[in-house]
Amino acid sequence: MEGQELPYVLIDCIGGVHGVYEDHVGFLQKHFHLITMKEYLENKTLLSKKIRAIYMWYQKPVVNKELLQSLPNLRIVASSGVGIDHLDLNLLSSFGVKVSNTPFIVSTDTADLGMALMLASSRRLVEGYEMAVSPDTEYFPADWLGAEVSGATLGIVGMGTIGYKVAERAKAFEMKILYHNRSQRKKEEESAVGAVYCKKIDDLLQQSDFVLLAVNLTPQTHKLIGKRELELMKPTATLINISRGLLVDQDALVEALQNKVIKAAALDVTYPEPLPRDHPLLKLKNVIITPHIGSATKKTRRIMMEEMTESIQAGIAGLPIPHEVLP
Ligand SMILES: O=CC(=O)O
Repeated sequence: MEGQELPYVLIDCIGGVHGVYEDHVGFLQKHFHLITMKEYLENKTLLSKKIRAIYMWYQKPVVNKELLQSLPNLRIVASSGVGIDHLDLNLLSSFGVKVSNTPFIVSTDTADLGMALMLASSRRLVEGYEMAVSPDTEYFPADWLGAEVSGATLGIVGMGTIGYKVAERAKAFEMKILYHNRSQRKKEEESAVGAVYCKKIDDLLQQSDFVLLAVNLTPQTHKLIGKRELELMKPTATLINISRGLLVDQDALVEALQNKVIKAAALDVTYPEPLPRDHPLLKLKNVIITPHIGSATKKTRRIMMEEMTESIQAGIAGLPIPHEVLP
């Protein structure tokens, strides 16, 4: 409204990995008065009472007790993406602060990326590219062969929206689909993609050619895949992770890959991110890594930003928040 001050919203920064995208700034500034963390820290006394919301893009700014104590009028933290493992929901609730995420919009792209990783790893796209552009190597050595995806068995751990979308895609590749989930999907959902429920994750691990992790990170799923689980997998199997690095015991994974306990890994997520440049995972030929780009398409990122805007507006107005995350 004319003359009315726009609500103050705290962001990490503009640009960079955790910053507001340059081409989202114009839209956001029509609705909010954006304050970067740097501006906030330099002008705490003036700004702390004004800030009503935090726009948290890829887990930044970090919201801890100290920050919450300094923002008495904070109403909502709008977090990008689906995972909320970086937020202490009980702490936020104790400050009367609501939380939202953008769960559904990220699922299609993330499922696409899961397929891309599976195909790239099995058909050795990265090595193939290196071979094709290198002036030194033999073009196509006889022992250089990939593994087929079509007809192989895919084990999906976590059959939420993303896991199910992976199954829909895998069906088109004529894959045999197993899944493990807290609860079994409805019969008609299972038969629509031809997925078979494994109550025990061990059964899925033993039978799958590709094991794809699409489960949320919680205290129960922390390091869900460790030495024991990797040893249950086939020596010809590939582990794909499109969820969170901490679902996997990374030291055990390195060991398993070095000792050929499993064939390969394709990871969009690790811990930390990025990995230190001398990390053993970066030296292994049977690993491909992408920099946490599950939802990284132009359209999806734009919609995420718009959904976060709506949630912030609702949170400040005290209206029902789209995609509110309850403690
Ligand atoms: O990591 C991405 C997400 O949680 O959406």
